[in-house]
Amino acid sequence: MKKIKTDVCVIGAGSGGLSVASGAVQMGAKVVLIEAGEMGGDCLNYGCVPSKALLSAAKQAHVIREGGAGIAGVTPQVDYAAAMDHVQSAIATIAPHDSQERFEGLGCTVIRAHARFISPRTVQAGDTEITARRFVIATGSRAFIPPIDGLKNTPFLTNETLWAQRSAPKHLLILGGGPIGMEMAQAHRRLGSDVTVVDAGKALGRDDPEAAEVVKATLRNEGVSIIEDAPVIRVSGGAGDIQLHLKDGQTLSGTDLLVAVGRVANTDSLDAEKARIDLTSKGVKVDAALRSSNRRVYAIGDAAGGMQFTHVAGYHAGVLIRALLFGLPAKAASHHIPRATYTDPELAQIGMTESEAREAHGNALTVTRAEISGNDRAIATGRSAGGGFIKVMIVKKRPVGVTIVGPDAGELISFWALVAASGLKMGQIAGMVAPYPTLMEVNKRAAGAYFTPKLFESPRVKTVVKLVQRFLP
Ligand SMILES: Cc1cc2nc3c(=O)[nH]c(=O)nc-3n(C[C@H](O)[C@H](O)[C@H](O)COP(=O)(O)OP(=O)(O)OC[C@H]3O[C@@H](n4cnc5c(N)ncnc54)[C@H](O)[C@@H]3O)c2cc1C
Ligand SMILES: NC(=O)c1ccc[n+]([C@@H]2O[C@H](COP(=O)([O-])OP(=O)(O)OC[C@H]3O[C@@H](n4cnc5c(N)ncnc54)[C@H](O)[C@@H]3O)[C@@H](O)[C@H]2O)c1
Repeated sequence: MKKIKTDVCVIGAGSGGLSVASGAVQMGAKVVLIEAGEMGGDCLNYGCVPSKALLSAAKQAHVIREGGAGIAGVTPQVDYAAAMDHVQSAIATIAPHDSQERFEGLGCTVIRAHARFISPRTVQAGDTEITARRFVIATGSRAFIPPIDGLKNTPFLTNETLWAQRSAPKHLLILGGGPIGMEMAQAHRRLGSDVTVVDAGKALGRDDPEAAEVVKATLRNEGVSIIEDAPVIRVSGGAGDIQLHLKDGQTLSGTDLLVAVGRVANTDSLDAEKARIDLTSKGVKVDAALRSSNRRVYAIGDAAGGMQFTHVAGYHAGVLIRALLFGLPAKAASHHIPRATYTDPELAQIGMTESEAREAHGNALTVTRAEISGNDRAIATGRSAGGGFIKVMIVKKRPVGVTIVGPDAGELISFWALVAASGLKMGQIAGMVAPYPTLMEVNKRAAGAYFTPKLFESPRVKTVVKLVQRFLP
C-alpha cells in the first residue's frame, strides 16, 4: 500500500471538489484529489452541460418550426443523434478545463479510484492511503430510484444514461416534474417525441405556483402532457412498451421511461462511520461552516445536503478556502443564491417566494411586479407573449425574494443576486439606468413599481408640487 501525507484531500472531482482543489493548490497547499468516475462530475458529464446542450438543439428546432417576426416556420429536419453529438461536443470542449492533466499541471496529486475512510484521519483510494490535515467530501449525488413495484425490472433512463441515446424516444414517459423532468420534457417534445410527465405532487412544486403555471402552460401548449397529483403504484412492460399504473386506476403507456424524482447523496459508500462523520438522510451533517462531526472533515455541494446546484458547490468551495488555508472562520449563507430552470420560458428565483415571504413577514411585506408583455425589447423580439413576469418581495425597503418567469430569466436573476449579496435598497435599484431596449429594464420597472404609489398616488406629493410650482420663477 502506497502512503501519502497531504494538507488537503478532496474526494470527488466535480463542480465543488475541482474548485477547492484548484484554489488550494494555487495558494500553496499540498492537495490530493480523488475521483472514482469521470473528471468534472455530474454537471459536466450527466447534468447541466448535456441538458443545456440538448435544450439548445431543441430550441433551434422550435424556432425553425414556429418561425416568428414575420418569417414563416417550416418543418425542421431533426436528427436526434446529431443533437446528441452536439451534447458530446459541448462536454468535450469543456472537459480539458476539468481534466486530470490540468489538475496535475496545477500541482495536485490526482488519484482515479473510489475513496473510503479507514480512520478519522485516513482515506483509502485504490492502493493508496492518504492521511490529510483536512478532508473535503465533494462526492455529489445520483438519481434517486423510488421503490415502486416493478420499476427495478423495467428498463429506465436516468440523467446518467440519457445522453447515450441515439434515437428520439417515440413516447417518453417522465417520472417527476422537477427541473430535470421539465427541462427534458420540453427538449424531447421539441425534438419530436411524444412526452408525458407524471408527478406524485405538483410539477415545479418548489417554485412560485403562478410562475410555475406559466411554464406548465407553455409546455402543455407545445404538446407535453403533464399529469399531477398522480402517484405511480406499479410499473410494468419492457423495452419499447412501458406502462405506468397510477393510484387512481389510470394506466399510461410509452416507449421509454426517464426517472427524475430527486437525488440521493453519494455518501453511503464512504465508510463515514469509520471517521466518526455523522450522516443525515440528505448527506453529510454539516454546520454553517460546512464542517462535519469530525472537525477535520468538511462537506460541500450536493453531498452537504442543501441546495443542489453547481454554483452552490462552487460557492461552498470559496467559503472553505478561507477555513482550510487560513484557518479563518467562514460561514455559508443562502439568501443570495439564485436558481433557474432552463425551460423556455425560464423560471428563476432568489430568496423567498411570495408565499414564503408572506408567511415570514405578514403585513410588513410589499410585493411589486412588472409584466414581460410591457417590456419593449421582449415585444420587438417577439418574446412578450406567454404571461411572463417579475415579482419582487420587499420588506423594509429591501428585497427578500424575487421570482422571474420569462425569456432569459436565468440571466436577469443575477442582477438580484448582486442586490441580495450587497444588501441594496429598492431606491438604489430604481436609480439604476439600464440601456434601452433591454430585458434588463424589467428589473428596473419592478423596482419603479415600488415607488409608483408613493410618488404618483400621494396627495401629499401633489400638494408639495403645486406649492413649489407656484413659487418657481
Ligand atoms: C440533469 C441535471 C441537470 C442539472 N442542471 C443544472 C443546472 O443547469 N444548473 C445548476 O446549477 N445545477 C444543475 N444540476 C445540478 C448540478 O449538476 C449539481 O448540483 C453539481 O454537479 C454538484 O456538484 P458536486 O461537486 O457537489 O458533485 P458532482 O459534480 O456530482 O461531483 C461529485 C464527484 O464525486 C465523485 N465521487 C462520488 N463518490 C466518490 C468516492 N467515494 N470516491 C471518489 N469519487 C467519488 C463522482 O464520481 C463525481 O464525479 C443538474 C443536475 C442534473 C442531474
Ligand atoms: N436548472 C437547474 O439548475 C437544474 C436542472 C436540473 C436539476 N437541477 C438540480 O437537480 C435536482 C434534482 O432534480 P429533480 O428534477 O430530479 O428533482 P426535484 O426533487 O427537484 O423534483 C422531483 C419531482 O419529482 C416528484 N416526485 C417525487 N417522487 C415521485 C414519485 N415517486 N413519482 C412521481 N413523482 C415524484 C416531486 O413531486 C418533484 O416534483 C434539483 O432539485 C436541482 O437542485 C438543477
